[in-house]
Amino acid sequence: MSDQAHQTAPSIPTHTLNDGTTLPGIGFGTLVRGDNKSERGIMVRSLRSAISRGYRLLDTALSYGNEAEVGQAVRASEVDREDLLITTKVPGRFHGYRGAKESLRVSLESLGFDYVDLALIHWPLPRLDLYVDTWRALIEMREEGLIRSIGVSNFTAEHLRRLHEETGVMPAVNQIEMHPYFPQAQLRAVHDQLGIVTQAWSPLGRASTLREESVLTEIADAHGVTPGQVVLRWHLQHGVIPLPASSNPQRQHDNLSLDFDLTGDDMLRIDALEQGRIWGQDPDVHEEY
Ligand SMILES: NC(=O)C1=CN([C@@H]2O[C@H](COP(=O)(O)OP(=O)(O)OC[C@H]3O[C@@H](n4cnc5c(N)ncnc54)[C@H](OP(=O)(O)O)[C@@H]3O)[C@@H](O)[C@H]2O)C=CC1
Ligand SMILES: O=C(O)C(=O)[C@@H](O)[C@H](O)C(=O)CO
Repeated sequence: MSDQAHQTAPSIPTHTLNDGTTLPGIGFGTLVRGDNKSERGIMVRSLRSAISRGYRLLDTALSYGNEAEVGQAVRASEVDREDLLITTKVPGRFHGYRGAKESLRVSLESLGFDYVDLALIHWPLPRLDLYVDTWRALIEMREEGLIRSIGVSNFTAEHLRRLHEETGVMPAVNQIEMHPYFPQAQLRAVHDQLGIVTQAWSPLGRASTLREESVLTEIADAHGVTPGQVVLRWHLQHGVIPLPASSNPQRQHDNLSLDFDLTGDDMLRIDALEQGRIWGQDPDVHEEY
C-alpha cells in the first residue's frame, strides 16, 4: 500500500471503524438510474474519472448491476487496487446464511477481485426475518478474508441492537438516507453510542429541488462555493461519510473540494430544512430484492 493509501483530498477526514480499519470521509456513489442508465463504456469512463479526481471509496451493490464495470475501471485506473476501497451490498433476494455467501461469491466474480473492503446488508427486510442469519454469514466471510469490514444499510436502532445481541458483533457502518431534508439526528446519535460510522446515501437529494433552497444558496454565496458543496460539507461536519454520485468530471471534482468551514449558525439553518424521507422508503416496511 502506498503512502497516499486511501487519501482522498487533504480537507477530507479519515474514519476509523470499530474493527480498526479506516475509510475516507467521502465516497463515490455508482448507482445510475432508469433513463440515465449509461452504456457500459460510459460508466467505466465515469468511474475512472472519479478515481483520477481523488475518490478512493467506491460504493456499489449487487443490485446495481455494475460490479463488472467497477472492477474494470479499477483495473484500468492509475491507482493500485489496495489503495482503493470497494463496498458492495447483499440484496433482499440473497438474504439468509447460504444466500449471503452466494451473493458475495457473485459480487467477487463480477468485480474480478478476491476480496471487498466493505460488505453491507442492503436492506433489513424485517418481514423475512433473515437479516441475523445474513449477518452470521458476513461475520464468517470476514474471518475468511473475503471481506475486510462488515456493515449494514437502512437498519434502524432496533435492527442494529438485535444483530449485536444475537451475534456479539456490531456493524462497523450503517449506510442510510441522509440529506438536509432528512438529517437523521436520532439515528446518528444511536450510531455514536454504538460506535457505528454513518454513511449517507443520496446526500445531494438526487438533484431534487434541495439545491435551490434559499438557505443553501445564501450560505453557498457567503462561502464562494456551490449549494452542492455546502450540503456535502454539512455531512462532513456532522461526522458522516457522504456518497455523492456524478457522471460529470467537474462536479466530481467540486464534490471533493470542501476546504471551507460552515459556521454553527450555518449548520443549524441547514438542519432546520428537515422534512423527512424524500422517497418514503421506511426500512421497517420497504422491500427490494
Ligand atoms: N444503500 C442504499 O439503500 C442506497 C445507496 N445509494 C448510494 O448513494 C449514492 C448516491 O445517491 P444518489 O441517489 O445517486 O443521489 P445523489 O444525492 O448523490 O445525487 C446524484 C445526482 O446529483 C447530481 N449532482 C452530483 N453532484 C452535484 C453537484 N455538485 N451539483 C449539482 N448536481 C450534482 C448528479 O448529476 P450529474 O451526474 O449530472 O452530476 C446526480 O443526478 C448512489 O450512487 C449509491 O451508491 C443510493 C440510494 C440508496
Ligand atoms: O440505490 C440503492 O442502493 C437502493 O436501495 C435503491 O433501490 C434506491 O432505494 C432506489 O433507487 C429507489 O428508487
